Amino acid sequence: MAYSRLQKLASYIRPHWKQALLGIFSLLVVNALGVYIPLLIRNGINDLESANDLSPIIGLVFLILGLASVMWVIRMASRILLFGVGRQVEFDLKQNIFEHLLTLEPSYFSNSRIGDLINRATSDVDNIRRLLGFAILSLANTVFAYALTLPVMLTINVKLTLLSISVYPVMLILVQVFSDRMRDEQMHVQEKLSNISDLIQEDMSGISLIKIYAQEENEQRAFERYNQELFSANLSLARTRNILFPILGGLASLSLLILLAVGDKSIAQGELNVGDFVALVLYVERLVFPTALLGFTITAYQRGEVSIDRVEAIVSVKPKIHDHLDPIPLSTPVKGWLTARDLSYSYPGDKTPALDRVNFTIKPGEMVAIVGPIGSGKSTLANALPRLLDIEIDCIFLDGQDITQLRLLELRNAIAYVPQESFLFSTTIRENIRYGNPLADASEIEFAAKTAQIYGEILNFPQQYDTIVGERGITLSGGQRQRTALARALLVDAPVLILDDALSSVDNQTATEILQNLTTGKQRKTVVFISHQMSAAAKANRILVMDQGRIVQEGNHDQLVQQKGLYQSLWNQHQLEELLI
Ligand SMILES: Nc1ncnc2c1ncn2[C@@H]1O[C@H](COP(=O)(O)OP(=O)(O)OP(=O)(O)O)[C@@H](O)[C@H]1O
Repeated sequence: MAYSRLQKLASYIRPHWKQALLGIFSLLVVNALGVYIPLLIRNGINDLESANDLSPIIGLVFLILGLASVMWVIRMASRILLFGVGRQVEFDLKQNIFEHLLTLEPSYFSNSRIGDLINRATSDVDNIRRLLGFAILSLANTVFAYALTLPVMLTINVKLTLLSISVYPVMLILVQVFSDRMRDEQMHVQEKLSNISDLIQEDMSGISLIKIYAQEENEQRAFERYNQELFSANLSLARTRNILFPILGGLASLSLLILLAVGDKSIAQGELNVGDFVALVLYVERLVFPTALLGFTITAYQRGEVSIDRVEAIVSVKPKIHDHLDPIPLSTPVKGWLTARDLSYSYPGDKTPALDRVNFTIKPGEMVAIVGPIGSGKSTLANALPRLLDIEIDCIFLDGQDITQLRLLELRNAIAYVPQESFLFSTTIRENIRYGNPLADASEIEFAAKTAQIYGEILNFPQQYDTIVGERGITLSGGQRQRTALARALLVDAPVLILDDALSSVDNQTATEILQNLTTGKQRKTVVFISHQMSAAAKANRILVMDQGRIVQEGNHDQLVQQKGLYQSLWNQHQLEELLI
């Protein structure tokens, strides 16, 4: 195993080193007893040959029985301890992976295959558990068995010992030859498994699309192809194992055959007494099992090796967006001034910037609408404000403070953001609304629901706030989902609220009423309203018009509609659409 992987393995075990050490020590004791018992049997047989008296043998039988029982108990303890370490490492790793994933920026997940991530956090962690439980136990057992048994065998009879273990070097060479091939094949299997997880995950999320486009057969074929690839990868691995394992098992048994064949003659020639011969047979038998098991041990080991690499590939990803090393505290109370100075942003690999030297200032309590054609950079701007994108320093300021210098927690507590996709968790409406403020009481939840204009509909649901939505409950309409997501954002009571096309499924009248609720009364906020709904946007205090990543016009509706330019054409287009409806 490469040094770096061994280091990783050591770091997984480190928190549980006492338990691991105790488990290994127990194995040592078991093996020491295992070496001692054949010696007792040898002495018993020799005594019997010379004295023809059964009485000392009876005591010996009880002693052997006692020792074998102790051995059994300690072996059980060693298994519990070492398998326990595997389980604990599995728990730690799953926890670490999940916690690490939470630190990564959304773009990491847009560029990753979710099925593959799930596979790494489950199946690969499982392989590491087996490496730490079964493989280490088995390997330690084999090492102890050899290290303790061989010297005693040599003291009994050097020639017979060397003859009986003469096949072992062949075994080691075979293991060496096959091991790289099996590791590559194992890697292949894990990759194919990830493809399948990924396809299932994507197809289940996009099931409506598959049905609308009647693509069931195509998806079925794609699945069959992946399934076939996994099948072939598994088959090829199984083929290699099926060649190696029986050879190892056969060679291990061969050592016993050699001993029986040669030992027979040695006894006849008086070179060996029966007691020594029986002890040698028992010792070789002790070695046969761990040696024959070597194939399984190697498999578990290699699966674990491959999986360590796959898991480390996730946990070693450094978050691009993180707290400043020496963060500045955000001055409270937060007023909600938002300033952009020459803000530019290009998505990795894109030649044209999605945001190109954007400048604006938004005052506390002001409602600013951002409009523009599709792809003009509105969502990119919305994502940049709460630092969901890796923006440059000194480009965006909240109350005059550069947001890259602030603690992410403080920044995101000050900015509530409702994205285009209103994601709801599969839990009750109450839990969904108070997601960002789990301690909110009933009156606060009710106030947020009223402001988001979803209150009346919630009361009509079968179990009102206890109604479960999503996978395990009722399906909300697009508009209901959006307003529930808005209520959730309102409950965190942040001074700045960004709505990224978050009311697109809500009718114009309701959208306008919601916006009025947000910008009046004691809960007045700075609102950035990104929308294609021109009639709702027209009510904003100020409108920024974006095109190709730049702000090309700025003013209120009355001013902009008089000017020749993009806003006027967007407005005219909107009027035409209203007429046609
Ligand atoms: N994750 C991404 N990776 C690469 N390019 C992206 C990504 N997201 C957006 N873009 C590109 O950045 C530009 C601006 O996109 P953006 O989503 O900000 O536009 P938008 O004005 O919000 O559009 P819409 O009105 O359709 O929501 C587009 O050219 C888009 O293709």
